[in-house]
Amino acid sequence: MTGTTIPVALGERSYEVRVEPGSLHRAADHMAAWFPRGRAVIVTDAHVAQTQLPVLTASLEAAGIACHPIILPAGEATKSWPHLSGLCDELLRLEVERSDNIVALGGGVIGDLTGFAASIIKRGCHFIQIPTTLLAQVDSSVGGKTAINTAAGKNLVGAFHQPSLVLIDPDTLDTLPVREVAAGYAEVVKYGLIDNRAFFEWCEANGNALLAGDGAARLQAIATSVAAKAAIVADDERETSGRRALLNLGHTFGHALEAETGYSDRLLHGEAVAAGMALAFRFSAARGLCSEQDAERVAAHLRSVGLPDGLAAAGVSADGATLAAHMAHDKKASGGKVPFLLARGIGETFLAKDVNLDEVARFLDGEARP
Ligand SMILES: NC(=O)c1ccc[n+]([C@@H]2O[C@H](COP(=O)([O-])OP(=O)(O)OC[C@H]3O[C@@H](n4cnc5c(N)ncnc54)[C@H](O)[C@@H]3O)[C@@H](O)[C@H]2O)c1
Ligand SMILES: O=C(O)C(=O)C[C@@H](O)[C@H](O)[C@H](O)COP(=O)(O)O
Ligand SMILES: [Zn+2]
Repeated sequence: MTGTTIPVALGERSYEVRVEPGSLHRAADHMAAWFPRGRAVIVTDAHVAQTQLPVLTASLEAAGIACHPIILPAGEATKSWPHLSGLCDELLRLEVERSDNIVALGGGVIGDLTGFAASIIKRGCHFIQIPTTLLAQVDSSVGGKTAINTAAGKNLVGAFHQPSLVLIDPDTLDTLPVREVAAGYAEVVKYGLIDNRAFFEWCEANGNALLAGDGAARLQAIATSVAAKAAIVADDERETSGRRALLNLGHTFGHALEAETGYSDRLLHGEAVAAGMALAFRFSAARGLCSEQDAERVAAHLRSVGLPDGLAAAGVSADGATLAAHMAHDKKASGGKVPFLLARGIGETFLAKDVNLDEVARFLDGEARP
C-alpha cells in the first residue's frame, strides 16, 4: 500500500484524511488551495520545530506561500489556559481571518490546542491537521474533538470543531521517540478491543514490527484506525448516540491516572489509556461480563510492547476513592452517574450505565500498587 484517502462524511463539514508516506515533502501539492492569501500560520512545538517544520516550510515556501510559525513548548502542560490565551493573542497579532486555515503541525497536544483556538478566534476560523505522532495520526487529528485541560480535569474546556483536511505522512514517525510511538500504539489496539477482534489479533502479530518502524505495518495500522474512527465520527459526531463514546474505552480510568500524575511525562496519555483498557477489561471480568482469559490476553499484549497494564506499572499508588473522585468529572456523566466502557470480550465493548463509582473504587483498591 503506498497511500490512501479516507473521507470523513459530515455533510458540509466533510473532509479528507490523506495518508501518504513522504507527503510532508509535497505538502504544497496537497494544501496550496487552502492558502489563497499566500500565507500560512503554522502552530507547532519545540521538538517538531526542529524535526519536521523545516520540511513543511520548504514545500510551502517553494510554492510561494509565506510561513509564520508559532512555536510552543512541548508536552501536555501546553494544553492549558495560559498557552491558549498566548496562542490566541499571537494569532490575532498575525491578523488571522475567519476564512484562513491555521496549520496544526505536531502531536495531539498541538492539534487539540490549535483546533480549540481555531474554534474561538473571531468566533471560528478553519484549521488543517498535520499530525506527527502515531497517536495523532491514528486518533486525535480526526473527529474534531479539541480541548485544553483545567484544574478540574482532562479536556474539560473545548469544542467540537472539524479540520478542513488531515494530512498524514507516516515517515514523520521516523524521528519520534520509541516511548511516544508505544503510547500512540495504545490507541491503535483500542480499535481492535472496541469492535474488531481480527484487528486485535493483527496487533498481536504485528505490533512489535510497527514499533520497530516497519513501514507496511505502520501504514496498515494508520489506515485501519483512521477508517474505524471516521466511520464512528460520521455516525455520532458529537457523542450523543453513545457510539462515539466507544472511543473512550480505557479513558475514564486513564484520565484519572493522568490527573494523579499531574498531566506530565510521568505518564503519557497513551500509557494511561493502555493501563485504563487493562483495568476496564479486568473490571469487566470481575463483574462476570468477560472471561479472565480475555482480560489477561489484553494485559499481556500491552505488556509485550512495554505499555503499562494497570496501576502498578503506571506508577499510581492513589487509593480507589481518590481515583473515583477524578472520574466524577467525566464528560460522559449524566444525572450524576458516570457511564463506563466495559467489555463482554475482545472486540465486544459496550457502554454500561449501571456502574457506580463506589464499586469502581472497591475494584481499584483490590488492584496491585507500585
Ligand atoms: N482530540 C482527540 O480526539 C484526541 C485523541 C487522543 C488523544 N488526544 C490528546 O492528545 C494528546 C496526546 O498527544 P500525543 O501523544 O501526540 O502527545 P504530544 O503532542 O505531547 O507529542 C508527544 C511528544 O512527541 C514530540 N513529537 C511530536 N511529533 C514528533 C516527531 N515527528 N518527531 C519527534 N518528536 C515529535 C512532541 O514534541 C512531544 O514531546 C493528549 O492531550 C490527549 O488528550 C486527543
Ligand atoms: O475522539 C473521541 O471521541 C475519543 O474519545 C478519542 C480519545 O482517544 C481522546 O483521548 C479524546 O480526547 C477523549 O475524549 P474526552 O471526551 O474523554 O475528553
Ligand atoms: Zn485518547
